[in-house]
Formats: sequence, C-alpha cells, structure tokens
Amino acid sequence: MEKKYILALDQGTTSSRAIIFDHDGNIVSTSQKEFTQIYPKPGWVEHDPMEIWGTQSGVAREVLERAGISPFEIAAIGITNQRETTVVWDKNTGKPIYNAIVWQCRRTANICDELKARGLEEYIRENTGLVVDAYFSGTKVKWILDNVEGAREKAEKGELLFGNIDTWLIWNLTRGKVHVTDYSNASRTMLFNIKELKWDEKILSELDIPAAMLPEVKPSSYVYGHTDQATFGGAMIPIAGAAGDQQAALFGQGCFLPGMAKNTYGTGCFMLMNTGEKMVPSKNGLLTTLAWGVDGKVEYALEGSIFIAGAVVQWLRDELKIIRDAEDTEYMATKVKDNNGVYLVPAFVGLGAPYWDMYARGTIVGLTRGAKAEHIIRAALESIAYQTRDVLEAMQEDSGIALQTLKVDGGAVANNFLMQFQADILGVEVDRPKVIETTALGAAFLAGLAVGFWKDKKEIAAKWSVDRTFKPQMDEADKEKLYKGWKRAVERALKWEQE
Ligand SMILES: Nc1ncnc2c1ncn2[C@@H]1O[C@H](COP(=O)(O)OP(=O)(O)O)[C@@H](O)[C@H]1O
Ligand SMILES: O=P(O)(O)OC[C@H](O)CO
Repeated sequence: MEKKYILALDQGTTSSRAIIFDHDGNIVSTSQKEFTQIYPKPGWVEHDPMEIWGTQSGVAREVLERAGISPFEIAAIGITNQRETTVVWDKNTGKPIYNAIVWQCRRTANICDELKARGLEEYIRENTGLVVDAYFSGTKVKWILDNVEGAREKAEKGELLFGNIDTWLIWNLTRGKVHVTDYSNASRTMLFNIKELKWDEKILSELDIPAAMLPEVKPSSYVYGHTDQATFGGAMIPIAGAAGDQQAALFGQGCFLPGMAKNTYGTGCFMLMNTGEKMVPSKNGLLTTLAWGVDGKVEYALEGSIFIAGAVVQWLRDELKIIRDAEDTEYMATKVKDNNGVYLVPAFVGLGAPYWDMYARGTIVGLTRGAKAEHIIRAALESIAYQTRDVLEAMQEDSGIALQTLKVDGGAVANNFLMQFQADILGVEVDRPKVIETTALGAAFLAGLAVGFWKDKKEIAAKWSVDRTFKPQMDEADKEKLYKGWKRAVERALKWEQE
C-alpha cells in the first residue's frame, strides 16, 4: 500500500491525541481523549501510566478507523509528549511501580532545597542548563526510589527502568523491545549533561540514581524501532521521531534559525527561542535546553516555562464553575471594559520562569465591591499574557534579540481576546498559524524526515502559513500601568507556602 500519511501521537498533560497528517502537512483526522488528573495532596499531581498508554493507543487506533485509513498507509509514527513527567516500571513485568509523577508536582521541593544547600546549583545550571526545581525528572526518580518499598534494591539489581512519557510510549508500542529517549526529552531530566551529551555521573551519584535505569539517548528524527504487530492489526510501523512537546512545537512552527521563537498556550505556556548550535546561558531566569538532534547535530534553545496558562481556564470551569466551556471566556472577558483593578496570579504549583519560586501560591488581588465574575475571568486570561511578557523580557535580555513577531500555537490561541491582549501587552505582533496543532505537526515532521517522507527542513518550512496577525493597539502608558499592577500582584504571591 502507498505510504501517504504520518501519524503523530501527542501525549499532553490533560489529554492524549492522535493526528494524521498528509504530505502537505494538513490535518486529515484527529482523535482525542482526556484522562484522569490525580491530586493526592495539595501541590501533588499524578497520572496513571496505564491510563496514559490506554488512552494514547486507543486514540491512535480510533483516528485511523475514523479516517478510513489503513495502518499500512502510515509511513511513520512521530511521538511528542508532556515533558519531565516521570514513570518507573519493572523491566520484567512492564508494570509501573508507582503513578507517573507529573511535571507540575511539587513533592520534591525539599530534595531541591537539599541540593541547593549542598552547593550544587551552579554545577547543575552549567551542565544541564536548568535551575534546581521540582519541575524536572531527577528528583522525582529519587523520590520514587526512596519511597516505594523495595524500589531501590530492585533498581540497583537492574530490574527497574525510568522513562519520560516518550520512553514509556515507545516501550509499549514496541512491546518492551526498545528503551530510548531523544535529546530534547533527556535535557529535561536534570540528569543529562547538555554540553557533553551524556548522562551526568556526578548528578546521578548525588541523587543516588543507578545509571542502568536510564534510557539510551538518540536523535529526535530517527527510527527507534517498529510497532508490535498486535497494536495496529499486523502493521509494523516505524517509530521515527520523538521530541518533547515544546521542542516539537518549535520545529512545527518552522523555527529553524537562531533568533526564531514561538509561544505555546496549552496547560502551561512555553516560549522557546532557537539559539542554533550555540548554548546560551541565561542570566534572567530562563532555561537552556536541547531543541533537537537532527541532521547529525544537536541544536539548543532558550526557554521560558510558565506552569499555569490554559489550566487557569480549566480551574474557572471545574473548580469555580463560573464558565461552562473554555471558549466562553472570550465572550465573558469582553462583557467588561477592563479588569476593574483585579489581578489573578495563577501560582497554583508555584511559579516557573523567571521567578522560580516553588513556594509561591495563587492569589487574586484588587477586589472591590464592584468586582464581578467577568472581571475574574478577564484577569485569568490576562494573567497568561502578563506571564508571557515576563518571559519575553527575559528572553530579549538573554539573547540580545528584540522580537518583531511572536509565533503562537496551542489550544488557548483560539481565544481572540487573549491574542489581542497579548499583542497589546507585549507591543509585538502575534502570528497565529493556520495549523495550531503545531506540536503534533512538529512530531510528524521529525518522523517524516527520518523515513524520507519529506526531503529536508526547507521543504517543511515552506508549509507554514499565517491565519491571523494580531497587531498591538494599546496606548503605551496604559500598557505600562497595567503591567506594573501585575508585577505588584506577583509580589503578593511569592513565598506564600513558606510563610
Ligand atoms: N477558547 C479558549 N480560551 C482560553 N483557553 C482555552 C480555549 N480553548 C482551550 N483553552 C485552554 O487550552 C488548554 C488546552 O490546550 P492544549 O494545547 O490542548 O493543551 P495540552 O496539550 O497542555 O493538554 C486547556 O487548558 C484549555 O483550558
Ligand atoms: O502538556 P503541555 O502541552 O501543557 O506541555 C507540558 C510541558 O511539556 C511541560 O514541560
């Protein structure tokens, strides 16, 4: 059968998605399923790895059936995933020994404090590009080994494996034959030396993590293995691309040259700027990270990670219950003429870039008797745009590049109010592309390149096109007044948990 399509598996924080792309990079069919978020204690977040595999393999089969496409028509599978989320499983049974500890989970804040007290911050920053924070996988692996009965002995005997979600999916797709990750995912573990491109022995020893648990690190565009015959009715499809979702989005947006940047508005919000083969250290609270390994070399990126973006909208819907659907926020926010002095800082799991405060917590300030639900909804959307400005300022400082336009993608960019407010508060044009599923598209591109479905990056870059450009319209003085209010609100949220 002619291989006409690429199947992208996009395993996100709140849902598993499967998307089929054709040769023009157009979406042919999509299937999506939300899965359970587990909050065992305040600040703790877990997922069930079996539910992740179940929903992900389920949507992969469903998308093919729905589109009437045979698995034998799929040239390759590309994987992209929520990053940092940590799974440890038994090599022999293939069963996880604990729930996946999600990137947002704060349970290892004290392990991070210990690392800082032992003076390791500088070493970690220099060699992994990361700040010491509970966000990354390293301390999560240590927590599982320290807290699950018998885990450490088993790990030392070589009976346990660690993986992020890419690794977990590839292991299951190949029925336990392949234990790998790619450079972009490895760079989020806080265990990988991004200068030497190998697992860092010093950090492994400081965290007491046996090297035998770790996956082999491969390029992001590479045939890792083939799907087991049972999963797709006998088809052995090459698994030919893998990248963390934010790096995949950078690739899908065609940001192939140094200085090109994108911002993805999903559960969190992540701005990445390509810095090419140069590792740019941050002085302003950003991360230095591996963008991908493609064409026989690795390239780097600067990243501003915002933990809560679209998730604040889910909170309005699921906890406050003041909206029914995420898309209602656009209409509700425009029912009022401004924020009426209300600011919401969604530090539900601490604050990421550029503050890096594991102990910050959410707050709403500026309430008066006239504050309505609409003001809170508006403040929630505005908080996404303010956090993006915090990160953009740091990015411009670190890179020495003043951005003229920002490419955006992710679920929340459907919100026109948010996009206009974003352009206004940044004073920069915001470009929303026709395909906003850029994460999945990036994974498809990486896989397609590895099997020759697409020739090179030039062919891919030509497929990007803009849907709408939002131009800044706000008066300069209004813009700065609003942003100043945000900075004051953030002050109130910092270090709350410790006090
Ligand atoms: N119209 C909208 N306005 C604001 N937020 C939205 C809108 N549509 C979706 N979202 C938010 O976007 C997020 C979903 O985006 P998605 O890219 O699928 O995220 P993820 O990959 O992190 O699961 C959700 O948090 C949701 O609340
Ligand atoms: O699931 P998303 O799209 O919010 O992405 C999560 C990030 O990869 C976390 O680092």
